[in-house]
Amino acid sequence: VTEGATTGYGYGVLGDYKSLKTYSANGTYYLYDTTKPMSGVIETRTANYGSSLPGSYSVDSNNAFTSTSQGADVDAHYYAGTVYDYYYNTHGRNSYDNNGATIRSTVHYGSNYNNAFWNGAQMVYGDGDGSTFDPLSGAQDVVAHEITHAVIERTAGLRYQDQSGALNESMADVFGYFVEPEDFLLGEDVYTPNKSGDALRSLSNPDAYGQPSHMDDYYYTSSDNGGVHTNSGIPNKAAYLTIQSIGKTKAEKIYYRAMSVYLTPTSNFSAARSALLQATSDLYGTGSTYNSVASAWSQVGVN
Ligand SMILES: Cc1cccc(C(=O)O)c1OC(=O)C1CC1
Ligand SMILES: [Ca+2]
Ligand SMILES: [Zn+2]
Repeated sequence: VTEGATTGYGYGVLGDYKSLKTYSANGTYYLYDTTKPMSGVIETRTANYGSSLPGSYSVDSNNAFTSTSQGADVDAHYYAGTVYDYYYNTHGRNSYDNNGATIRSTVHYGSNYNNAFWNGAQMVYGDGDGSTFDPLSGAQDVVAHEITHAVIERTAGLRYQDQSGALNESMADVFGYFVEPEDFLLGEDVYTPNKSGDALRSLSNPDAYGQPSHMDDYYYTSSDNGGVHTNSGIPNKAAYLTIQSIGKTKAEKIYYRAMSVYLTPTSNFSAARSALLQATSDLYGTGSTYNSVASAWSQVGVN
């Protein structure tokens, strides 16, 4: 019986055909990608609608992951690969730890679970309830958001509370855009499947989804770790303005350098402005690019 890397295929959450890097052993095919230049692998598992992790490997008998229930597995696996490629090709980062660590995802977590998260060791995706969310791994920007939480943990370590927590959320959203730059929306591909044109958040118009886009409207609350998913609108808007003025290619290098070199666990919005300006100066000097970054943060009331 052959054993080793194979190429299979499947249909994602939205019914789209995808080629998959799989592994064959004893006549079973696994969502287990050994083809990346990493010491680990990209592996996808299922919690089988329970809540014990990491769950069992996502497998198929004929390397065709085509059943409806396999869509979440297909997309978690495929998009983890694209996010790995983004960090490796664009920033020279080898997995979230920059040391080739295995990227593990578990799908079908819980029942009708409208959440996705990085638990400190792996990614976990709910199937959604079909009204608020489709299976959450069905959106590339969501997968990029979750893996970026892991990158942040290994770099800036932004504490998940108040302004540093909102920055953590914002960096995850901003790299969600950098990986999937087709729009400035977050989660639109899996959010409210029965309603078109909406999203979980917007980088260009945070206010459209109840987020502030200026310090004057900072939301002081004790819930959601001090409103980390709300106040992220302020740095998100600054990122949008930066991208619009200097372009994605320069912006993503500035953001990656700020995240990996200058930001710290207790960085607040003002420290983020400084970190991004320092990264800009390192990479592009203190001319028009630098002024554009400074202007973006002034426009959201952070100096
Ligand atoms: C859907 C969801 C619920 C709670 C936390 C997160 C979280 O990962 O912070 C979450 O995922 C996102 O925000 C991704 C970007 C759409
Ligand atoms: Ca998007
Ligand atoms: Zn998040």
